[in-house]
Amino acid sequence: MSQHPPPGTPGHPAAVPALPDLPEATVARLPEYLRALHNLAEAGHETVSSEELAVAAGVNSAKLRKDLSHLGSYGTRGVGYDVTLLVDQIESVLGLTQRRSVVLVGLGNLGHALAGYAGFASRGFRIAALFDVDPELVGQRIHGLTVRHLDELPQVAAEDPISVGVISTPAEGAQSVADQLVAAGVTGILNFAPCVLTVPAGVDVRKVDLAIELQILSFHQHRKSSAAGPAGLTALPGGLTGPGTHHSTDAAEAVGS
Ligand SMILES: NC(=O)c1ccc[n+]([C@@H]2O[C@H](COP(=O)([O-])OP(=O)(O)OC[C@H]3O[C@@H](n4cnc5c(N)ncnc54)[C@H](O)[C@@H]3O)[C@@H](O)[C@H]2O)c1
Repeated sequence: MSQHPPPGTPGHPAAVPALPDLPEATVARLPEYLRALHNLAEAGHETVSSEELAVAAGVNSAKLRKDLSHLGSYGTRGVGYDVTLLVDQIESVLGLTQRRSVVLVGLGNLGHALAGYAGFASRGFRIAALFDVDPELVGQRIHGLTVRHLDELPQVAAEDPISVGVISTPAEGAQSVADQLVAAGVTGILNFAPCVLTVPAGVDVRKVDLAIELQILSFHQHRKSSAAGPAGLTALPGGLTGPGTHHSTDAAEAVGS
């Protein structure tokens, strides 16, 4: 469990209301519910049944009801969940009622793509600054923001508390970048570099590695073909039931919290 510094320290400017202590797996599914609820709201739905929402979010409905019960949300029998109310509840629990600042460190191929990712803004995050150390890149404008030298991080963080630092540097530089983010008061790191970061207690690191996801899919394909052979994919050991088995795609792995 993470410890959090008192409000008012860098990265934690606002008062933090008491929150339910949710299972990590529930937390990982809440953004899926939120995405599905936003789509339902856009399509004009005012209420949704647990079954409909479960299908839209790609989870089973019993799990969904259990997850939402942790938020004190049980829906109304015969009516379902109020879409707007549930969006508000989930956004509140995820801390998305305030726009959070994100900085990107490492503006190479991946960093460029991330800097232009519209999903940050639409999901409650604002890219506040871009950092690199390459003199060729520093000073360039990318998607409307000027790339700054990483040495400017403390100054930027002092002016505009940073919620999350995204690391998209090569693995060799990632630990040093993480150390500098932590020193600047950042308590949430999203790490794309293929390495394990060491951070102090109270700092949450999520790791995203697409190669690991591919390797996991490879394992499932290998397992299916070795268990069922070319003839069919039913009745596999371990609960795999055939084509279309939906595995959690929790690409981000909690580390160091
Ligand atoms: N997680 C994933 O799914 C995934 C996918 C693709 C790439 N990656 C990883 O993302 C990272 C970036 O990949 P890329 O293809 O964009 O690399 P790249 O070489 O194009 O870009 C890396 C950038 O980081 C900068 N940099 C290096 N050291 C730095 C430091 N100490 N501080 C600040 N900036 C620094 C470089 O100047 C460069 O601009 C790599 O670690 C790569 O393995 C991860």
